[in-house]
Amino acid sequence: MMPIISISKLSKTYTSGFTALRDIDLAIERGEIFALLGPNGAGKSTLINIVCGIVTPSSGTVLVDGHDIASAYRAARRAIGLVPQELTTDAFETVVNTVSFSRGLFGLTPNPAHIERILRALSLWDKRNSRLMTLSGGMKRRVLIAKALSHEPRVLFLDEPTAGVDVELRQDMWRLVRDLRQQGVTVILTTHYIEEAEEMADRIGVIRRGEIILVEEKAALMRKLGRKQLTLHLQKPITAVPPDLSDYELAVAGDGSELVYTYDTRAERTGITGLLTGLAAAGIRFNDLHTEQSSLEDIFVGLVREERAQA
Ligand SMILES: Nc1ncnc2c1ncn2[C@@H]1O[C@H](COP(=O)(O)OP(=O)(O)OP(=O)(O)O)[C@@H](O)[C@H]1O
Repeated sequence: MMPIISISKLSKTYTSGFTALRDIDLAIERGEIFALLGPNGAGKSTLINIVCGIVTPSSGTVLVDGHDIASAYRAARRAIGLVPQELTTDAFETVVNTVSFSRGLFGLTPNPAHIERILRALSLWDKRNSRLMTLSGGMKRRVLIAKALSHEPRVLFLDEPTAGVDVELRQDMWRLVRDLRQQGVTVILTTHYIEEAEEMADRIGVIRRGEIILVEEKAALMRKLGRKQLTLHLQKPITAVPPDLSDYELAVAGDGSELVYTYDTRAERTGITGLLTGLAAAGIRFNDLHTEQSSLEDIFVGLVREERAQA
């Protein structure tokens, strides 16, 4: 089947002369949840804005559900729901009117039953007659999603959906995204958070300095990313890892004052309990400990190094 979004040879150089995207090729499959990961300024918003017709590409083509965003803009745009990061609509308007109005913008006839379904799914039904200005930040976010879904899009773009939201809303969002996929909607989300991609995505694309450096099934990528380090600050320095603990991935650091254990957060057992018991048996005591997980930035560096090594 044809991908729901086909991006080929897409580049964007802003009028400032800055090239935000270089030669992007990407196919998004129907019904998948695709997470686009990347650090600040990597080009995520530029890419989404081009697909949604907000930014004009310098070169390349984008097809949305078979419609070219340049020559068949309206049809392409109608297939897309975009959830921006901020609400910019009339603060005095009510929830239900705002959402219904969004649908009207796409030239569709009113469908109160559909609007009700969305508002209920987003726990907004009780607030349907509230004015936007009276809503909490979390509720406003829900309104943004409701607006984006008002015209029954085939593809939903979520730009940083859970940046700065509380745990409850985050989980509601994740649930909603899964429900949407069940209904056949393709979801593309951008995020800085590995956890979010891990929780939701079927596939993950990593963008860095305007280039897609990797697209992979989540499971495969997570195996690479799921490493974490536990550092123990020892009471007395050691010179080597005790032989009894050689089964653990341990390294001596900090001139012998630290012991660093690397483990897989996704493994059934992290081995930490056994390690601590083993340390006690070996008479090694510690007065402090901390854990560290690679940041996205570190992972990028790792990935890029790996790519270079393979080249
Ligand atoms: N209108 C513009 N003119 C010039 N440069 C721009 C413009 N918009 C964005 N850029 C630059 O393009 C690069 C990519 O920006 P973009 O917003 O796409 O990144 P992003 O990955 O979405 O980042 P963030 O996570 O911070 O939103 C950045 O360096 C940004 O400064």
